[in-house]
Amino acid sequence: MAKVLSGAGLRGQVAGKTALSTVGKSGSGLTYRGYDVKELAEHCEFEEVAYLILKGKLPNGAELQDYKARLKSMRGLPQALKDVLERIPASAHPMDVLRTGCSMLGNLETETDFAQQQDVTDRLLATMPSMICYWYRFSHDGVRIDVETDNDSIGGHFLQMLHGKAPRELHEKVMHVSLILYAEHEFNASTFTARVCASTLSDMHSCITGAIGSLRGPLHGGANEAAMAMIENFTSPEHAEQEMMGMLERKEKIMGFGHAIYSESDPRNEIIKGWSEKLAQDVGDTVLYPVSVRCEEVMWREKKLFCNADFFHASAYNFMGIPTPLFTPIFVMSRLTGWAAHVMEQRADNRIIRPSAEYTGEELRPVPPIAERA
Ligand SMILES: CC(=O)SCCNC(=O)CCNC(=O)[C@H](O)C(C)(C)COP(=O)(O)OP(=O)(O)OC[C@H]1O[C@@H](n2cnc3c(N)ncnc32)[C@H](O)[C@@H]1OP(=O)(O)O
Ligand SMILES: O=C([O-])CC(=O)C(=O)O
Repeated sequence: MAKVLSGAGLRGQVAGKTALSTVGKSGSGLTYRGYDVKELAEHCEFEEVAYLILKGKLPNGAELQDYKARLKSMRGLPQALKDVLERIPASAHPMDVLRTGCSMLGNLETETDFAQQQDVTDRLLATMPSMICYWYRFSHDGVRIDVETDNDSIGGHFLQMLHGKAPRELHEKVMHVSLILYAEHEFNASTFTARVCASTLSDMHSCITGAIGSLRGPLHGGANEAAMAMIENFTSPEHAEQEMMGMLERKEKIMGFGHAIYSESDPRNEIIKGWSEKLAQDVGDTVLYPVSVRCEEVMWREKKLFCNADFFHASAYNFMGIPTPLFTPIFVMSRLTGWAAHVMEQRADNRIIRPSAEYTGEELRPVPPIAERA
């Protein structure tokens, strides 16, 4: 059954056109340029999907090889950007670091013509993992890492920089899946931010910087971190159930559940849940995965609320040894493709986005002289 889409938050209003994805068109499905995300996650590498979203077609073997080699060659950070990253304290939120890093790159390598948009996007795709890992390792471990590893995938490169060693095949595969699942999602809040910015004919770095700010919040991308913060406190499924019931009674929002568009399930959940289970077996987990499953059961039983893409990402990333504050930055490394493609789409058929407001303030009145004001 389709969700009733009306009310506040522009819900259900068509705010523009896109050829990039469909969300919940048949109640629960997700497609990128006509391909089901389930098939893409099963058969593709993230770079294939990035190519599809940004350039309009799935690459053939030679195109994929060239694209990966090109992205790999663009990973280096300018010294001025490294200097800025080194000045950001370890206590900063990594999403704020990426927001600053993206903005700084815009000062150093400004997009001066829309003809550069694909190159600017490739450069951002190649450098986001470098930025976040350079800052993280410098501020936490005091090391200046080499951001040009020999790993040829974005997810593998990220893990290699983070952990200082080549990632295991299983982990690299999960990173491909995760980045594919997060890549694109129609007019969600961060993408809409990017499109509004693009509609003023602003530059790509400004659009992406704004989108990072919107993704950061716990009602959007920040939910994967918030879900982790919750489940790591639960010591058993029974404990999880007890705590969840209390939260529901107190009418608290439970992060990682519910969705603005999907009505019965988020198609990304069963995919990442399956990988989380594999990772749980791999690390011999007996707590976090069963706790997560119990949370899912309680929320469905009590509220008919289902896990969105974020919930099982929390345990999956945790099993791969990724620190919780880096969860949402991984979302950025992926969603960058969707944001940039939407910016390009907006530019190709633009009218400034400028809705109207329903005024609820005072009627017209005279300005009283200052001596007469209360
Ligand atoms: C990748 C992503 O960005 S996915 C989204 C990630 N965000 C989260 O996980 C945050 C938690 N979830 C939420 O806050 C919401 O479900 C959102 C923001 C995703 C969608 O918001 P909306 O479209 O306004 O939700 P919706 O209209 O379905 O809410 C219906 C009711 O369910 C409640 N509800 C929805 N989600 C939750 C939740 N996670 N926990 C508790 N109650 C919830 C709402 O408060 C609302 O109750 P009300 O009618 O008494 O006010
Ligand atoms: O579509 C939304 O509102 C949020 C979401 O799931 C996403 O951006 O991936």
